[in-house]
Amino acid sequence: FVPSHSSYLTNQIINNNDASSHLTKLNATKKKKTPKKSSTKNKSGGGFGSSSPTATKPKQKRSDTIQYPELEGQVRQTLIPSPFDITDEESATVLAEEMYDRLEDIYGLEKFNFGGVGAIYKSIGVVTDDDDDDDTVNELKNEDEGGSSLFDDILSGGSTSTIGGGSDPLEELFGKSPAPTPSASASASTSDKAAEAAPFDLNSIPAFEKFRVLHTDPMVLAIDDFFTNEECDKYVQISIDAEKQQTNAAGDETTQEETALQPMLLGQSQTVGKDSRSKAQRTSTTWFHYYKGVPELMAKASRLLGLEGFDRFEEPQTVRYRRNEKFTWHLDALSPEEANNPSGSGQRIATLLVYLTDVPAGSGGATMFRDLGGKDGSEDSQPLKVRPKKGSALLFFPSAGGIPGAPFDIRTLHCGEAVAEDAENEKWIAQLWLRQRGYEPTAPVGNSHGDASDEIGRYCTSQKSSSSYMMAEEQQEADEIFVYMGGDQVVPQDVRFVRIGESVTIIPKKAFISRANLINVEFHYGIEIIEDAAFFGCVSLRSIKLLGVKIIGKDAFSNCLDVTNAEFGDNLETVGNYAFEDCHCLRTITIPQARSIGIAAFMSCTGLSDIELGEELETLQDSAFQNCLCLRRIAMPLEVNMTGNDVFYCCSKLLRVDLVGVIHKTVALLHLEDWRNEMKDEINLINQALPTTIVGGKTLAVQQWMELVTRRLNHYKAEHKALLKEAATLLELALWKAKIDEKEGGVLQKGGLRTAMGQRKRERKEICITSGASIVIKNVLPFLQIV
Ligand SMILES: O=C(O)CCC(=O)C(=O)O
Ligand SMILES: [Fe+2]
Repeated sequence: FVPSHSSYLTNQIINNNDASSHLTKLNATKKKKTPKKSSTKNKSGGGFGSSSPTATKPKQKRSDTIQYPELEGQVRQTLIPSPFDITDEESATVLAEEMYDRLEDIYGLEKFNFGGVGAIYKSIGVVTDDDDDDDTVNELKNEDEGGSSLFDDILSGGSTSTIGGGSDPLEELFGKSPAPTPSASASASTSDKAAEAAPFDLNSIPAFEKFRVLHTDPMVLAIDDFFTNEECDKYVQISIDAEKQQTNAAGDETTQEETALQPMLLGQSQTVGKDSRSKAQRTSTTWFHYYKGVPELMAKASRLLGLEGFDRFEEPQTVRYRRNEKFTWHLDALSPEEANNPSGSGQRIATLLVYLTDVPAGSGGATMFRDLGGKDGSEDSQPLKVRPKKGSALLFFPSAGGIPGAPFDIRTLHCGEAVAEDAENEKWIAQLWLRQRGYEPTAPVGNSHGDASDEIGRYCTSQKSSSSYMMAEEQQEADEIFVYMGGDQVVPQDVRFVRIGESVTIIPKKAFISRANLINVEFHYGIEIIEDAAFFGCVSLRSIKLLGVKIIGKDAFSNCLDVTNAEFGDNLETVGNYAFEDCHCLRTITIPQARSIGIAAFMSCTGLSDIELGEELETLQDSAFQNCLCLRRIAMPLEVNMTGNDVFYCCSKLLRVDLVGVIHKTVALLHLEDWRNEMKDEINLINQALPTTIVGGKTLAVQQWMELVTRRLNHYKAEHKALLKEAATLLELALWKAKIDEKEGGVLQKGGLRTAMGQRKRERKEICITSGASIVIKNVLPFLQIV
């Protein structure tokens, strides 16, 4: 028996070395037929990796690697460099909202890590389900309409593809069924809902928090501390034990008990052949495990991806790379024949790989993505290399994205780099693939998802009691809450829960500075001032509710790395310099009565996506929102010279500015429709310009736009005033004239034309007064003025 995971692409396209680019080939009018013979099954299940004995001998760059065709320029243009230094452990952080959007929209994982930090802000009501969620989605969709999103192709199923030739050549090569689209995966998951319902609570597993975004499109994520050291060691050990037993098993009688969970050894290549073809194959060793034997992996993988069950996962694997062993360039996605088989499980949606050992820099063994990372794919660019770090997981998506209509994402071409001869450790990984629909395992004999439920349930229950989040909550009841009475009272260094005494109206300078264990503070409405650095560096603080506060001092909450939700009331007028700098988890802020936002007040709040300020705002000081990498929208009033320098510096995602305050009323009151329409266009201009404004230019763009809108509005206000003045003068005259007509008509009848001129003048003046005409301008005109 051999599980079937074919290697279609490698044989038919990727390994076909006579094509300088497979894309060029797709677009060529005269397509050269590639050999159809391809069905060497990839024993270890690693997608399109192994080279077929029938495949043409590939060109070699070095003797032991297959040279793959270059990515075509147009595809290369869609590649973007890795935004984070992957070796920088400091950059481990919560996933930004935008990443969740992408996971949901592109990869169909709408509950990704649900219940974790990413979802906390939803559950605490920052955006509730029945709130403005839909509006936000629609708004974002509308916003994207004009913009040039890298994901348009993917989301639209390829209709906006820039790649010549459309989808026909692709269809010809890959069949009609497209790569899993969000809707495809959504319907798959709906039909699988019942099957997925599971008798265990995956949410009792603590949420994963240490995400590193290694690449954004296609998305490649690392999740640190996914496995504990013990879990890593255990998985290595059960594989080694199985190997020992199986190699000794020749005559040995092993008991039913012993073999029940024993993984199945597969795909070992004991010797690396001398020819380049065998060198180019997978030389590592793979074990297929019973789901039941690896409950930690199944439960954590399901939890991470937000699944309700685990029946879409293929057989879990462990892979061992001894020194000099490797797995060469390949794609994990399946061949169209296999993926499109209606009775099968569909395409591989996600690859999850957990490093079970450390392989330090310089010792090889990295997972390498040939076409990701580096600088715009130029010659000297380095591919994205993920160094095995014990317990860290690597997650990527082999099939959604890339070339529209293709059943795989060509850009996820990757390899397991050879482990160095002198490496200190061997490389071990655990690996799992998620399919579109429920999967029928075929190895080891008798493996089944259903059999693993109890084991996974037990694992989940064990996690419940050790979940740090739960513990924190239970602990809170047990802990004595520290009541802070203000003044000189010293706050214990290890304080976790605080209530602010009722008499306290000011939290003094540095009162809680660097209280790293502080999780929660109960503020009350009477607190008016938070002084400088009062909560600086309270890295565990999760939310703050400052409903009565008027002034927040300098550095007050700076470096509160965990604060996800901050609520402010109507009294808050002044936010001091650096007050919330580096609060990476903050998602949205609303300060309705703010007058002044200080220098760098929200600088590097990298998760902040939406800011709502009110019409009282007078100053947004320098760098106020600098480096808010996820900021998409701000609502603020129109005020020339209000914004300082670099307010939106590096806010590359800022797409929308909504003006608040009287401006809309003013525009609505303008006399002529043309003026009103022109003003509306002028106001909208910023939202057309921002998506294409260079990152460093957003502050200036907003400033100049405000000046322009103000100038144009002042112009129309002046026109409006002139028009009204003219109208009032005419009205005055009309009233006067009507009265004269009425009076003089009578006089004429009596006295005829002999009325003396002097007398007539006097009478007319009198009529002017009695008709009230003279008071029209004075009283009516101001009443008609606009603000
Ligand atoms: O070992 C690695 O780093 C990658 C393994 C892999 O890509 C595979 O087995 O499909
Ligand atoms: Fe792979």
